[in-house]
Amino acid sequence: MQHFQESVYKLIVETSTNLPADVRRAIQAAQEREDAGTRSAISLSTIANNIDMAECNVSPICQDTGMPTFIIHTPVGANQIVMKKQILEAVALATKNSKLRSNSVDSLTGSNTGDNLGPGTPVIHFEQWERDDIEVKLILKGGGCENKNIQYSLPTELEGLGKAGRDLDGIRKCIMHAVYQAQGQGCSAGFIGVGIGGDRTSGYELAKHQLFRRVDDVNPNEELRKLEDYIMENANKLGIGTMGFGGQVSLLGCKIGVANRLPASFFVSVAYNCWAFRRQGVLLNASSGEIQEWIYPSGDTVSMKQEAAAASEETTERREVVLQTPISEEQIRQLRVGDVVIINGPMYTGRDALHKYLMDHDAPVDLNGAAIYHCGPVMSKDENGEWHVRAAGPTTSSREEPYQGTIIKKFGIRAVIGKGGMGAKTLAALQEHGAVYLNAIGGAAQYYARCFKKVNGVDFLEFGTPEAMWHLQTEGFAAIVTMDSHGNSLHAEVDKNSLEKLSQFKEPVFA
Ligand SMILES: O=C(O)C[C@H](O)C(=O)O
Ligand code: SF4
Repeated sequence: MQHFQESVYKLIVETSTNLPADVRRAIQAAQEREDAGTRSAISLSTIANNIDMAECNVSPICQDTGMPTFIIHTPVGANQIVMKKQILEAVALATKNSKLRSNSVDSLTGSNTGDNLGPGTPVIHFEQWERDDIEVKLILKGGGCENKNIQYSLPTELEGLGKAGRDLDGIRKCIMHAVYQAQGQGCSAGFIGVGIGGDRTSGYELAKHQLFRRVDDVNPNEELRKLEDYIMENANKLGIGTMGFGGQVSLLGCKIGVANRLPASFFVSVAYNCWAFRRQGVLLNASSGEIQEWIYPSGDTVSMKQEAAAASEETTERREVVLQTPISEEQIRQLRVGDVVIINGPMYTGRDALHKYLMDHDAPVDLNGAAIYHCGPVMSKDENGEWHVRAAGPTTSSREEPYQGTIIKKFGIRAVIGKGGMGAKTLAALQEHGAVYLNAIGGAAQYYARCFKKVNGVDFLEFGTPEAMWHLQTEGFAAIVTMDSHGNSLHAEVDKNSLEKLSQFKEPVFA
């Protein structure tokens, strides 16, 4: 097993940096279906561009490289203890080489282990099989989409859909609701894995396992095949669109599995995966550990380039406003939902730990007129001690909702950049103070990383790399105004419209 560790390392790098062909095709199909020139179409072309950049730079597609989850099948008698040790070493090395973000955080102290190792991370499942080779599958599912997973206990009452009973039609309603409730926050359009039955734990596990199926496979269970087809057709009528901007495509894949349940329990568990659907696998020679075969067809065979170019030609009519930080109130008041903003000048990252801190402390820098970016980047330090941004897309902003309004007013912030939108409290603060919320394209970590020309400094590195406050010299950072200083929120509008559409699916279909 001389090459096992090296093979696992290759698997991690490939999974993090190169989306497989089946996922790419699903995104291309979405590009073809989306109305040209719309916000969703523009976002899809940015996503396509980002996929190519990640492959070309051999860098993370999205900065959140997720919870590394390995599913391994071994021949009887293979030494799982040695394999586990080598997997941990490969994970630590991939983290050191900026292929994975340091994502393992002590739940009680908040400290980041820095190497992705710690109690419960990474997740490794072993199973034996009666074959001679070893199969290692890996999924890197990020935290934002993980937060949109949902588990239903039937019978239940669902917003927009009414009663969901303990039958196929109740299951149908749960899945439709699962797509609706995710809105754009899990970086739609997403892929869902559904587990029917089991208990709370095994139901979610079954759901996650469905994500290992190929996007283009066909469910051998006829009833489930019909349900999958129904969901693919109808969830795409909800109008959520890419990043929740409104549009034709809200779901890229739906895979449903079933397990037995207890008489008293009936769970429907849904694992929501963002468009950055990073999973790969390898078959290894059991004596050498060398890679014999990749399980999912490589992304190299499906270039995203052409589509990206075609869609971006349509972008010209949109109003584009260039802003230099610090930004004035007057400039902000001129912006309206739908405008594209290009930001130049210093920008600061800040997410959960920083927002909590700023509630009752001073800021280490003057934030008057500043742009705060909800982002936990992948960073690396060169031999001269200089920091470089390796991947830097936005994180889900709604987590900062309890703090954001207060912080905007306390420090005079003019632009908050993130993804998925924020709530009523922030919207009121934007209006009162004169600030905007800008939605960047979730997962487009390579696309945004290139806008950060220099790292001017860092505060609170003790919070861990993702949570630190990075001072970034920025050039040409493009984002869309989705909440303006006049009380308008695209997110509230899309949510309302999609709930109306959801209620059209109230009547029984699978009676
Ligand atoms: O943690 C992150 O950087 C992003 C996260 O996956 C999210 O979607 O909010
Ligand atoms: S930021 Fe978006 S694309 Fe990245 S892991 Fe989170 S949900 Fe997925």
